[in-house]
Amino acid sequence: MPKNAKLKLSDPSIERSVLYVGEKEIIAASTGILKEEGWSIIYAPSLAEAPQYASKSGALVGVVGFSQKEFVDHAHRVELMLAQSTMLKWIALIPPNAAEQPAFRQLIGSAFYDYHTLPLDALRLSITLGHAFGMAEMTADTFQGGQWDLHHHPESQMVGASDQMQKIYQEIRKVAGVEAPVLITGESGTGKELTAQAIHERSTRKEGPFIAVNCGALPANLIQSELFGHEKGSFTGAHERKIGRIESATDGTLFLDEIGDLPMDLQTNLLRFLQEKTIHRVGGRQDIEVNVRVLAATHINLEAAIKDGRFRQDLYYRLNVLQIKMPPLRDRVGDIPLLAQYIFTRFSDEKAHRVKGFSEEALHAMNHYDWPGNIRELINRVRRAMVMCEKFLISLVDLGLERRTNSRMQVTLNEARDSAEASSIRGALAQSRGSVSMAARQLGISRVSLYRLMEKHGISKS
Ligand SMILES: Nc1ncnc2c1ncn2[C@@H]1O[C@H](COP(=O)(O)OP(=O)(O)OP(=O)(O)O)[C@@H](O)[C@H]1O
Repeated sequence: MPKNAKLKLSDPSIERSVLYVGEKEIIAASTGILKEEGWSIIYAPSLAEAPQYASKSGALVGVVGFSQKEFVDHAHRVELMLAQSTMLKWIALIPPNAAEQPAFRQLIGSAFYDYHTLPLDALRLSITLGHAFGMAEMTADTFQGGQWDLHHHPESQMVGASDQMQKIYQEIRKVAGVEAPVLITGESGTGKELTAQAIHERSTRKEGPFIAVNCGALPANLIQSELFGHEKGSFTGAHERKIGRIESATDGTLFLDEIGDLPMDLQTNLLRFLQEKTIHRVGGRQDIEVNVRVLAATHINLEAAIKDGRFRQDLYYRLNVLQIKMPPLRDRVGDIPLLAQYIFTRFSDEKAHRVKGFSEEALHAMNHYDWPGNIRELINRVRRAMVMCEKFLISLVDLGLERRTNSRMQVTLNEARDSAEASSIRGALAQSRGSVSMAARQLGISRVSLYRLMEKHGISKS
């Protein structure tokens, strides 16, 4: 991260807005300190008006003050309000015994970034606000006036803003400009076919056809004629001349998916085609010249297949002139919420009207899940959740991720704040080489607060 970006996040001289919903008395005594720490409070007059205030004010963080009598009984309305302003990170201020009520606990756990128990410690709230603000800023670029900017790239509909995907976009642009074959590798569901389409769409062949062939799905007895075509009467059942898939990709791009599944004899024919740029229909007498660019994809390790004698080495060299390696979804830091929101929008016709977005808990669970099926699995889970969800916000149960993440979530809710606080302080002190004033500035808090927090966490200067 550039140095000045970090300073921008934590510089207390820059005022940051917080939207507050709830009885003013709850935070009245803390407003002085919050102001000193650089927070400007915007008061929403009511729950119903909060979403409107949220989008008008441009605030990235919000606080809901729960008084014993009022909001605790109106969890449903609070949930609706949160659902209508999902671009904010929300923090709850809750009365001491409120967390004992299961419904209330569930609301706090699923829809809020964090919570503080009353009476309020303004300095601690300022730190939590700082973390929430930082997190919100990370994704704020993807919102425009409350709408997601879906990062639609000219290369087809590829969504993703991570460094890994920026690299892929660059590679796509580069390989699109040449004619050599490209081998696209990566786990299943990572977007290999989409990448092949993107290469085609950016190439000079974009007006020509894009023909995709799944080599693993073709029946062994038909594969030769499917790929190369056949002449009438060349075998029993060949009543008509058939143009094969390679030939039908003339002046365009042929995408051979699951190339590792191609039988050995077909590998030989394909190699001949790649070398000579001609094909021979089954039962045909002449060589037909075809102008086709070949892209291939595999989710298996072709080098291992070569060692096992299942794949021809010479064909591998021919196909692997250029290579693009698709990253697994779990490594694409920051892309999961973006993709989830994209899928939500793309399939919004299938959902019930009340479903407005994802709960914090669901986003957290998605970020921490391994996604063995990658984007295809994400699409399936989100679509299913959109149909199953009976509330305003999709939960981790709707996504079918509760068993995998629930126990971790409970620990996280109770411990995350402390450990995040401690690690931010350690990081700031290390960066400022033990200077408390500098570290405090960087963290966006006063020196006094920093000393207090260092004592609380048992952190020394060096
Ligand atoms: N970057 C992306 N943005 C949006 N959708 C994507 C992205 N990458 C993949 N998808 C979607 O995910 C699904 C799987 O992608 P695709 O079929 O390209 O993966 P694949 O790697 O070719 O899978 P397989 O190895 O199983 O053939 C498709 O519905 C595709 O549209």
